[in-house]
Amino acid sequence: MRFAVITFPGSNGDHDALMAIQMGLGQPVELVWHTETDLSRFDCLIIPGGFSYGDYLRAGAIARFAPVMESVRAFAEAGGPVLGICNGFQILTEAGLLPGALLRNASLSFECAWVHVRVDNDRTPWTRALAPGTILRLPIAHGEGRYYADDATLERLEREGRVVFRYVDADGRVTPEANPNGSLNNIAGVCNERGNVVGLMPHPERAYDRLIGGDDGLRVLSAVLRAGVAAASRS
Ligand SMILES: NC(=O)CC[C@H](N)C(=O)O
Repeated sequence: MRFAVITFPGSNGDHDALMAIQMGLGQPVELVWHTETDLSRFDCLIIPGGFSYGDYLRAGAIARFAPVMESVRAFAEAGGPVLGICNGFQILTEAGLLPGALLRNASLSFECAWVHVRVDNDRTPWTRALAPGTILRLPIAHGEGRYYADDATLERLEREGRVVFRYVDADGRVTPEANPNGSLNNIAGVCNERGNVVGLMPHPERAYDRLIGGDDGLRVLSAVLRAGVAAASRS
């Protein structure tokens, strides 16, 4: 599968994603600058982490207006797999491609740690290979990761099973202690209605090899390879 990693001024996870796809998955991947608009040569998109436009106004609030975002929207609307990681998740919520918002962490501090998340939805291209209840150990690094949605949206997300990842303890229990940022319902990642667009705050691309602390992230990134047939039939 051909992967695109969309890069904005201030992205810092773009090369991590590039390495994870190249070294971890052995798949073709290109960095795509935010001014580009032609994404037709790609099968899936990764919006990486970082501080696009310095996180000015709000994280992701300026990047959503970048020229590439109209093409990202069209790609998503055509059913293509899109993964927003950390700042990428923030950009996708700002763009309205995912519901809710990412607020300042409850601690008001930048949180950098390894956490556990539980897969609660295996119907997305990014979790297809993972049984619900699978626990992954992934790193987080963010100051604005507290997932928020209004009551009606939250109720709908839960009812439709669109919470994809949830912060849990090592045994898979949803506890306040396992929640690193005060996210509602311990939400670490959600998907759109169709399930092809997923955003999460933890960094799967920074966990693609045991040499760098863990390889659970590869399980998320590689799941999309199973969606290859669907992508091929789309183009
Ligand atoms: N690692 C990142 O993507 C950082 C995300 C974001 N800029 C924040 O601090 O909340």
